[in-house]
Amino acid sequence: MKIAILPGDGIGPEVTAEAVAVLESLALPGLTLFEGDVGGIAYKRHGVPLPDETLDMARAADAVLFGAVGDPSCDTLERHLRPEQAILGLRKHLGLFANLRPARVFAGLEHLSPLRADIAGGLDMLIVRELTGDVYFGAKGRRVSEAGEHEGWDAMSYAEHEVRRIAHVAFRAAAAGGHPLTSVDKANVLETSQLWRDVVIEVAAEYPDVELDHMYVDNAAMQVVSHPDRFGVVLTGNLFGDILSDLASAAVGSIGLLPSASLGERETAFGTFGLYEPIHGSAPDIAGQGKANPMATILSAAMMLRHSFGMDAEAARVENAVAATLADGILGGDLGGSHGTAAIGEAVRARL
Ligand SMILES: NC(=O)c1ccc[n+]([C@@H]2O[C@H](COP(=O)([O-])OP(=O)(O)OC[C@H]3O[C@@H](n4cnc5c(N)ncnc54)[C@H](O)[C@@H]3O)[C@@H](O)[C@H]2O)c1
Ligand SMILES: CC(C)[C@H](C(=O)O)[C@@H](O)C(=O)O
Ligand SMILES: [Mg+2]
Repeated sequence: MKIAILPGDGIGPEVTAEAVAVLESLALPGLTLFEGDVGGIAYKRHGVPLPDETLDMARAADAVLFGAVGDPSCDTLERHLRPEQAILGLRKHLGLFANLRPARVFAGLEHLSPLRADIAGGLDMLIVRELTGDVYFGAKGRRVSEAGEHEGWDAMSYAEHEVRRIAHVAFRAAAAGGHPLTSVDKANVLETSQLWRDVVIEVAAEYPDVELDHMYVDNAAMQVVSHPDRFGVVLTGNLFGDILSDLASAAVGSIGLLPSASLGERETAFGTFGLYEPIHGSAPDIAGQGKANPMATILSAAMMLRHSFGMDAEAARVENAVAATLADGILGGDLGGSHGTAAIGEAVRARL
């Protein structure tokens, strides 16, 4: 089992180190780790945010553990050189179209949520975010209008096959867990969304047991914090999924708690090839201070054990250790506590 470790920028290396330590303390037989440069650090060392060696390393691995990319000193570079292009490039080149972002309030940890405990208790949703299409990957540019004004433009589009394959992922997840499925779009305004809705309705015919509803994204944002219990599986596009998952993380308590799995169609000898990363970024405001919450990355490693290595029991072991650590009040500053990254990681390992 080969894992490519791509720590990246800012707090990326800090949180990745704790997740790697958790994986190592499980003493899994036959585990080999490789580390590569990605993001701003890769740009500084190699002149590009996603060097060929890094992409090759990811391709040769059975799974990728990714920290975060983003560096304020790179924000004025030409777009193709910016750190964020590394994660977008990895997703695209590796065909990782299905991004799973589970958001749940662990039982007994309702107090970590800024929501009222009776509302927070109902938050247990899986956001299934399409990851390789939408306005993220459309043509974009600058132009000058006839009036001489500068304009920026980005093309949003989805092809039927892109919607169909992510819809199947979401319907399968909903069917397996007996959950309702909410497809989130903006079909009242966007043609891209109307196509999305039409295709989802078509796919629904293959899953007669799944209860499907459609919701506009603005309403969905409101319901995530007012009635999170209405959601089981949430199926949505790249841009809306990005925004809704940060919102869901805040409702859980902190962005430092939400993991993700990015999957495609490639199967390895052990499971489905995937890239695993926290949903947060490089957090330049707290980088280098040992303050970052590593839970999202540790939980991402648990998702890796489940999806890429078929190790459900080990994944649950890690998740239970995270829940126990939080229940014992070992919290970072993001959750009102005073524990640092290393102390939190150590506490999780002690509870494995
Ligand atoms: N997948 C990725 O690599 C990814 C994801 C999001 C943002 N980014 C990049 O990261 C950089 C910073 O972006 P941003 O500030 O908008 O978002 P961010 O997620 O990095 O940070 C948002 C806020 O949440 C806090 N935060 C984030 N993760 C935390 C953690 N683990 N523990 C405690 N607090 C945490 C930060 O301190 C900050 O106040 C940008 O360059 C952005 O493009 C990268
Ligand atoms: C860094 C950025 C490209 C990325 C995204 O928008 O997908 C991030 O916000 C995320 O949620 O993984
Ligand atoms: Mg995001």
